[in-house]
Amino acid sequence: MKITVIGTGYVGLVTGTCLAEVGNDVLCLDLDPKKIETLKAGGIPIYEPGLEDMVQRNVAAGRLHFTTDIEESVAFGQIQFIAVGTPPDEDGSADLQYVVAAARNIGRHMDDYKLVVDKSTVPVGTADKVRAALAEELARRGAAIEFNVASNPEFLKEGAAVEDFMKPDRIVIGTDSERATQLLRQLYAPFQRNHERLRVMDVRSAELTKYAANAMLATRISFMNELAVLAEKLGADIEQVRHGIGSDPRIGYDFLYAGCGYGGSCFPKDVQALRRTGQENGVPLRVLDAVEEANDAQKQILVNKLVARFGNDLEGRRFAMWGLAFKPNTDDMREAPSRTMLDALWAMGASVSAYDPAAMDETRRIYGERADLQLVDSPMDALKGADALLIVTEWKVFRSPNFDTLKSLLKAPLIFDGRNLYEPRAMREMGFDYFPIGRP
Ligand SMILES: NC(=O)c1ccc[n+]([C@@H]2O[C@H](COP(=O)([O-])OP(=O)(O)OC[C@H]3O[C@@H](n4cnc5c(N)ncnc54)[C@H](O)[C@@H]3O)[C@@H](O)[C@H]2O)c1
Ligand SMILES: O=c1ccn([C@@H]2O[C@H](COP(=O)(O)OP(=O)(O)O[C@H]3O[C@H](CO)[C@@H](O)[C@H](O)[C@H]3O)[C@@H](O)[C@H]2O)c(=O)[nH]1
Repeated sequence: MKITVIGTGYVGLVTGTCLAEVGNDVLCLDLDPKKIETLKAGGIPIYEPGLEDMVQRNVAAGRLHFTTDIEESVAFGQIQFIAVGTPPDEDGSADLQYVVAAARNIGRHMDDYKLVVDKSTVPVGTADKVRAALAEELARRGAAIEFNVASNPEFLKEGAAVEDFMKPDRIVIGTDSERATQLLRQLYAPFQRNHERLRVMDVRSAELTKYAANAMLATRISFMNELAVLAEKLGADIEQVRHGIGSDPRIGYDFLYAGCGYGGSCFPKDVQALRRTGQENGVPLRVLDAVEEANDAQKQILVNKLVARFGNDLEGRRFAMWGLAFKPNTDDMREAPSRTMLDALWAMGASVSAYDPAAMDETRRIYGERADLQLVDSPMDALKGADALLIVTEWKVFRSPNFDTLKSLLKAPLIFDGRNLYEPRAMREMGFDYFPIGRP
């Protein structure tokens, strides 16, 4: 099939590439000429395991193309995926300007049937807005051309995006059109594996499903984070509790890890947007108010522990930070807990030496050169002469360090671990002062 994907960010690029991988002809459009140049030159503008090889393979096979030319992109695909950003507006609602602009571009240039698919995360009612924008552009041209709009939210996780797209748990399709359903059934047939993954529903339910999924996951995390704080006070171990409750199939083991807060480009923004939708409809989502409040507090937790130890005048102190990305296997730092911690440490006069396997360039882009931030080339380099180590992201490379070296490099054997990477007892036996989350 011939597919156009509008927006080549995490979602657009993964969608386009994976659809090409199963044999479709795909054209990816982005308005950012730098991204398209990079892609045309065989590189990818983001860090995502397995993606670069797949892009190169499909470009070489002639199935995957990139452009900044809107007219060309509209003409290309019968199916047009909208995968542009939907960042939070000032009031927390999703800013739909990019989605609507993409829809208008289609309406301006289409000259045969198009199925327009919202893949971006968008509030309930957005498909109606996309339909209206398209219809308006067609009316302006005096053109009567058939089109359908469907919702197909994306559930991939950064760092595992290719795997998630190729082997989805479910594929949600929201549409009231038989033609759209048939086209999307055909398109997604290669991703079904051993049983039916497609959930076809009405558009509004599909739009809400995406927010419901992210809000549910964020709720689990905030709940575990609050329990972890309580466990610490009670002398209980949140890791034992996690095993204890996860064995109940109604609860399950996944996504129950207490830590230093959730970040990323999705949970914070989507929880906010869903709360906003609730407010606009006179339905306060009190649980989500608490989820967000708990997460804001949790992002401060390592700094609070550090202040309890050193006081809040950190002038002249230096701390090592392992991990800057909001989670492992990505260079994404949007809403990353590391950023909250850096700001707090700097505000108290401390400096930081930091290492992340993928997010160093992104850190440089965000903070530029500053005297109170040293970006170093290895985990051990961050430790030299530091007052303590803060572990913020659970990259594999941090899981089994040489603890003797670690201890010899730090000023004192002190670790604040926001991701519970080590066994407290073993750490104590090795002579560390070790502060995990929710563990004795
Ligand atoms: N990142 C994720 O893990 C993830 C997962 C599921 C869903 N989502 C949702 O998918 C959407 C996209 O997220 P992302 O992380 O890929 O965003 P992103 O910011 O990485 O990429 C969006 C891209 O769209 C381009 N763009 C904007 N307007 C355009 C237009 N009119 N025409 C062509 N290109 C245009 C931008 O230049 C940018 O490259 C969001 O709604 C997000 O919530 C993201
Ligand atoms: O038990 C857990 C699991 C995750 N996290 C944190 O939660 C955040 C989000 O993690 P994750 O969900 O793995 O990353 P995202 O790439 O943001 O993916 C989420 O957001 C995407 C965008 O909407 C959705 O498509 C995915 O299904 C959804 O998992 C990160 O900061 C993690 O450190 C925890 O603290 N504890």
